[in-house]
Amino acid sequence: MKSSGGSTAAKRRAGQSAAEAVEDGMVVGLGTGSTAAHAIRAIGDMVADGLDIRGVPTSFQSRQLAIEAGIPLADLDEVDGVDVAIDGADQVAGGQLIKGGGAAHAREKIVDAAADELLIVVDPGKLADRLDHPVPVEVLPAARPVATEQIVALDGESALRSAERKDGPVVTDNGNVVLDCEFGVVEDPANLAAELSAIPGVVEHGLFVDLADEIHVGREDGVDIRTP
Ligand SMILES: O=C(CO)[C@H](O)[C@H](O)COP(=O)(O)O
Repeated sequence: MKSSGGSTAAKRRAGQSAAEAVEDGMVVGLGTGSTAAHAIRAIGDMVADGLDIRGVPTSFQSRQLAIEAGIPLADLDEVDGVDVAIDGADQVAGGQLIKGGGAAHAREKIVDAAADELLIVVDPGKLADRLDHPVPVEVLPAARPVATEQIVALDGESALRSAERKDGPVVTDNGNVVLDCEFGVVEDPANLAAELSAIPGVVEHGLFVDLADEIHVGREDGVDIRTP
């Protein structure tokens, strides 16, 4: 699994803290990444203890982890709703997020937005005063040249995300490619989110605006729960 730095203990504390919000009978959105994985394992332990919980995965990775953890799975069209989603982030400023370090942000956004409550789990290294992390943008492969041009028109610089153990680009779970887009400090996340969404061929971008309900920040020795 991709790791983003940050101590395992801090990530585990964050994941376990968010999993405490899960109750018997709930449908839970299962986020992607090394921090959300700790929540998935904790929810697996709750299922093993006899709680009736169903998980809606956000990626191939979270689905596999949930299967290993013994969590019964469902798709969004098989449930009445999602009670709570637990997901990681690459950067958090106030309640605004940049996600997509694992190229899973399209499905993550669908499931996270469907949830009554979205709990974000991070280590302290993810916290910032303002968003300035590159924004991942998933695009249809055929749209890459047009999207690249339009991102330049937004004063951004984009780089096609390359695979590490394969020649060529990262291909998402949806069969698309990812442009990592540098915009410097994102002064107005809602405006940039709207501009990126308007580019033809953009499937989804990693700006998650006004979606998070709680940020669980794990430390070596405890957890801070922040409400944006
Ligand atoms: O958005 C994501 C995947 O697309 C992840 O949630 C994000 O990259 C954080 O991952 P990690 O907890 O491993 O740092």
